[in-house]
Amino acid sequence: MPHGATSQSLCHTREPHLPALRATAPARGRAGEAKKTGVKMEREKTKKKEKGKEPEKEKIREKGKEEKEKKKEVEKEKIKEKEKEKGREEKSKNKEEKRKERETEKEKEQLKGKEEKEDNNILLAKPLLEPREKNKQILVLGLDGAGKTSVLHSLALNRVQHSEAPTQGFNAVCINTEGSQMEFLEIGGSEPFRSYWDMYLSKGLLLIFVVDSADHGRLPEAKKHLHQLIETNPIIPLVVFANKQDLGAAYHITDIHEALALSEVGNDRKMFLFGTQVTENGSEIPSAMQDAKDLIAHLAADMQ
Ligand SMILES: Nc1nc2c(ncn2[C@@H]2O[C@H](COP(=O)(O)OP(=O)(O)OP(=O)(O)O)[C@@H](O)[C@H]2O)c(=O)[nH]1
Ligand SMILES: [Mg+2]
Repeated sequence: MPHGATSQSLCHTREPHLPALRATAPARGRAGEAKKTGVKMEREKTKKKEKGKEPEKEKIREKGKEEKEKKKEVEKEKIKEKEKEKGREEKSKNKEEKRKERETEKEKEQLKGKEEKEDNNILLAKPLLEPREKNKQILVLGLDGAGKTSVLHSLALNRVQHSEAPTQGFNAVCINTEGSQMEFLEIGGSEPFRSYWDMYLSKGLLLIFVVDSADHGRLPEAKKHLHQLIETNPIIPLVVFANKQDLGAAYHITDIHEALALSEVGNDRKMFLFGTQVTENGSEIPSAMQDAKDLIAHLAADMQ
């Protein structure tokens, strides 16, 4: 049995005897002794009471501690709860911000779509094939299949580049030369597009007319169109490309000069004739084409 438990049981067994001791001491001689014994017993009693109170105090202290702990726990819980709340608030704030961002993006896209629609409407309102560029351009005209696109691409790249398909409408090409930029506009040579030739001639800086030197049968037709064009604009400089010189059947440039009646284009007009050829894709352009490009750059600069 543990030591503490034994002493505690002793305390309890003595307590019920105390009143009996006081009752059996009525004699005077013994009164002082009895008094002393009484005092002693009172002290003992107080001590015992004190001792009895100890566990109570202990309990109260424990309770106090527990309460403090509980309070701390509650405080901690509160702080955690607050932090969670804060987190939730921030999350919902972020969600809100993201939602707003998405809305702004949507609005932007809608606006863009609207603008594009409006743009398309403007384009549709114009003639179907009209190019957007309105600046002064170098016009490239001639019958279908003469080699306009092939020549233009080769001039732009300084490398031979055959066209892959007939031009349906317009073909605008920018060519950079030393210190300047030239804008070329080819209009398709097929029947439906020829009506646009006149319209653009008045806005052109100069005219490049391309003929297929080997297509003898169509040279008169080419001549007719060329003269109709230059009649409408008596001063526009003219550069003729006698193309496809690589072909065996090609007319020499003097024959082309004659077939196109170039002596009749007017004394006041600047006129030049070049024999050109677009041969193997990727090869260097012939020197005659390089010369033509330099001359065109000079003429265009003079006209601006
Ligand atoms: N052999 C040879 N073929 C050429 C030459 N130039 C162009 N061609 C070919 O001729 C055909 C017509 O050339 P394009 O450049 O499309 O002719 P275009 O004048 O632009 O024709 P449209 O756009 O229809 O008015 C293509 O198959 C070219 O590869 C050339 O100098 N020599
Ligand atoms: Mg073309």
